Amino acid sequence: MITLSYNPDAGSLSWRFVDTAEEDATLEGECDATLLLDPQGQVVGVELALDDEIADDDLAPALAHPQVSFDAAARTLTVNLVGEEPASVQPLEEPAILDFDPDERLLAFEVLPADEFNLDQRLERLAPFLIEREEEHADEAEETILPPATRPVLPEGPHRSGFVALVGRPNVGKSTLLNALLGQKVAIVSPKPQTTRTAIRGILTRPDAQIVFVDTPGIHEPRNRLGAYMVKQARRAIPDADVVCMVVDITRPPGSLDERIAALVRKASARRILVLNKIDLRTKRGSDNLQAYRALAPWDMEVAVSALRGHGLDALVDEIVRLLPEGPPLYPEGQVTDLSEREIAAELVREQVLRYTQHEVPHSVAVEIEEWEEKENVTYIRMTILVERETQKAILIGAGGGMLKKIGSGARQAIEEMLERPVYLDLWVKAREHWRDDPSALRWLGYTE
Ligand SMILES: Nc1nc2c(ncn2[C@@H]2O[C@H](COP(=O)(O)OP(=O)(O)OP(=O)(O)O)[C@@H](O)[C@H]2O)c(=O)[nH]1
Repeated sequence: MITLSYNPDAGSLSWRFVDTAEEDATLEGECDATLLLDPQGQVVGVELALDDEIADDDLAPALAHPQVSFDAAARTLTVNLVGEEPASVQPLEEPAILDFDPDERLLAFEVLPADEFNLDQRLERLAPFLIEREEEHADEAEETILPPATRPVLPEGPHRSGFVALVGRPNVGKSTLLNALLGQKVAIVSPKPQTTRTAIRGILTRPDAQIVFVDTPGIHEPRNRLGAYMVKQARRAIPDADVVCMVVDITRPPGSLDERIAALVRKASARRILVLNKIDLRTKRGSDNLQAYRALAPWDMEVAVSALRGHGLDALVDEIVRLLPEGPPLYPEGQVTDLSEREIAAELVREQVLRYTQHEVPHSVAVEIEEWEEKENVTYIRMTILVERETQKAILIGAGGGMLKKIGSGARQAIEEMLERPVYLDLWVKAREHWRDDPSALRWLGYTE
C-alpha cells in the first residue's frame, strides 16, 4: 500500500512506496511534478518528470504498486490512486523532493502545491490513503487547538426531545455532519456550495432522548427565487429550534455571511452551540479562526468535530441532549428522516449531477420522479432531470450519451444501496427556461412552503 501523509502546516503531501524508517532515505533529489485532478478538482494522483540519471531498476519499490506506472520514453512516473482518467492537471511550481535509499532506489517523495491551490480542500478522493495524517494529527488537534468537549455524565432523569437546527454558510459540512450523526445517508453531499435545497429532518433516537436535526440550505446571497426559497428555509429553522448548531469550517476565517448567520443565531431564544468542523484539515490559522468564531455570539457550548472522519460526534450529541427540554419522543422509534425513499432517490440523482458537472449546470438542475414501479425482481424508476437551457441539456447527455450514463450508473448504485434491491433507472433530460425563477415550476417541484 502506498502511504500518504499530509502536513497541513507545510501544505505538503508525502507519498511513501516502502514501509521503512525515515532514516533509510539518505539521498535526496528533485524533479518537476504535476498533480492529477478529477472533474471536481480533487487530487487523484501525481506525475513526476524524472531525469535520465534515475535507472529504471531504481523504480522497483514504486512499480511494485499497481497504481504506479512508468513511461520509459517520456520518463514520467505516474501514481494514480483512484484509477480514473484524470480530468485535468495542475503543474506545480515547486519541484517534488525525492527520497532515495543508499542504493539509489526511490522510496518516497513529497510535493508542495502553492497556497492558492487550497490543497486541504482537495484531498477528499485521497482520504482513504491518508493513514499517517490521521494518526499524526487527530490527537494533537483535540489537545492543542480545541480541547475536547467535556463529556457530561448522561442525566439519569427525564426523557428529552427537541429540534436542533444545523445552520451555516454553504459548504461547511452540515449535510456531512447530519449523515455522520445518523450513521446513515439522508442528505446528499458535494464539494459544491448550495447542495442542500430544503430543510431535511434527521431523527436520532436513543433511550434517554430523541433529537430531530434539521439540516438547512447554506445561507447565502440569493440570485433567484430558488435561492430565496433556500435561504428562507434555513432562516425559518432557527426560531423553531430548541438548539441551534452553527456549523463553521475551522480552516477558514469567518466572513460576512457568518456574521449575518450569527446575528440570526444571537436573536434566537434557542441554546447555541458552535460546531467547529473539519478539524482534520487544521491549519496554522486554526486558532485565529477559533477566536474569531468564538467572538460571533455568546455560545452555550463549542464542540470541535470532523464530520468526515467521525471525530467528536459523541461529545456533540451528549452536549445537545443536555441542552434539550424534557419531552417525549416526537417521531416513532424506527424513523430516521421525514424524507420518503422517493425523495432521497431523486436527491441521489442530483448528487451525481453535482459530482460530474461544473459551473452553473449543477445549480440549474432539478430532478422529478415520473414513474416508480415495484416489479418482480427490480424497482423501475423513471426520472426527468430538468435544466434551464438546451446547452445544459447537451452537457448532461454528453457525447454519445456518455455523461448521462455515468450519472445514471452512480445514482442507480446509490439507490440500490438504499432500497437493498435491484433498480432499473431510466433517466431523461428536459430543458425549461428559467425554472429557478418561475413560481409555478418551483411549486410543482416542491420548492415552496
Ligand atoms: N476534510 C473535511 N471535509 C469535510 C468535512 N465535512 C464536510 N466536508 C466536505 O465539505 C464539502 C461540503 O460538505 P456538505 O456536507 O455538502 O456541506 P453543506 O454545509 O451541507 O453544504 P450546502 O449544502 O452547500 O449548504 C464536501 O466535499 C464534504 O466532503 C470534514 O469534517 N472534513
